[in-house]
Amino acid sequence: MLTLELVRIVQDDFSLAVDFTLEQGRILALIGPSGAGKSTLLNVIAGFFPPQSGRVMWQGRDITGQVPGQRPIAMLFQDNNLFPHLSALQNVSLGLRPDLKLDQAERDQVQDALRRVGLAGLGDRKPGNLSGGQQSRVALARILVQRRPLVLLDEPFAALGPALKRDMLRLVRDVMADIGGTLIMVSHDPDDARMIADLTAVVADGTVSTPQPTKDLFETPSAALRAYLGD
Ligand SMILES: Nc1ncnc2c1ncn2[C@@H]1O[C@H](COP(=O)(O)OP(=O)(O)OP(=O)(O)O)[C@@H](O)[C@H]1O
Repeated sequence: MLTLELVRIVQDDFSLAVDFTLEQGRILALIGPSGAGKSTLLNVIAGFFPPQSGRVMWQGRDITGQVPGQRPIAMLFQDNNLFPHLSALQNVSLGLRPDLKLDQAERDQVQDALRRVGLAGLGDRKPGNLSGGQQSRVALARILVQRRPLVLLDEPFAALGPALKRDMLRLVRDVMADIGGTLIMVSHDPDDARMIADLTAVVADGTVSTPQPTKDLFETPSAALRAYLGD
C-alpha cells in the first residue's frame, strides 16, 4: 500500500498538496492540465525530488528519506531510458544486474521477459535498429525482470500511434497482473485511463483529487475534470 500523507510539493512559485492511499495491485491514472504537477508528483514518489513536508509511506514504512535506488519502485519514462550502445537483451539485463554479469537462471529470466513482450529473437538488436513500439517493449521487459511492486509510468507511449498504444497499455496491464504490482500512470488521454486504470485522480489547481473509480469519475466529472476535458 502506498500512502502520500499530507505531502506538500513546492518548486519556486508552484505548489501541490497530495494526500491519498493506494492499495496494492491497483492501477491509478493521473490526468490533468499541462504544468499541473503530474510528473513532479511521480518524481516525489520515486525519490528524485523531495517534498517540502509530509511523508511518502510504502507498506506502512516511511520511505521519504530513501534515495531512488532504495525504493521499491521502477519507473518508465517517455524516452524509455534505453542505452543505445547496448543490445535489447543487455538493456533488459541491466534491470537485474548493473554489471551485466548474469548467471544462467537470470539469463533465462531475461529471455522469458523478452518473449513475454513479443521480442523473442530480437534480443541482439540495438535500440536504434528497433521501432518505437519495440523499444517500449524492451523498456517494459526491463520492468518485468525488476519485479518492483510499484511501477511509475510518465506518458511512456505518447509517441506511439493509437493501435500500438492500446497494445502497449494492455501489455502493461498484463505485466502488472503478473507482478501483482501497483501502477501509477500519467496520461493526457482520458481513454488511457478508461482502458486500464481502476482508479483515476485529477491533478489540477494545486491539489490531487482523491483517487476514484475511473468509470464513476468520468460519469460525474468534477469542475476540474470538466475544465480539463473542455466540456
Ligand atoms: N526544475 C524545476 N524548477 C522549477 N519549477 C519547475 C521545475 N520543473 C517543473 N517545474 C514547474 O513545476 C510545475 C509542474 O510541472 P510538471 O512537469 O510536474 O507538470 P505536468 O503536470 O507533468 O505537466 P505536463 O503535462 O505538461 O507534462 C510547472 O509549473 C513547472 O513549470
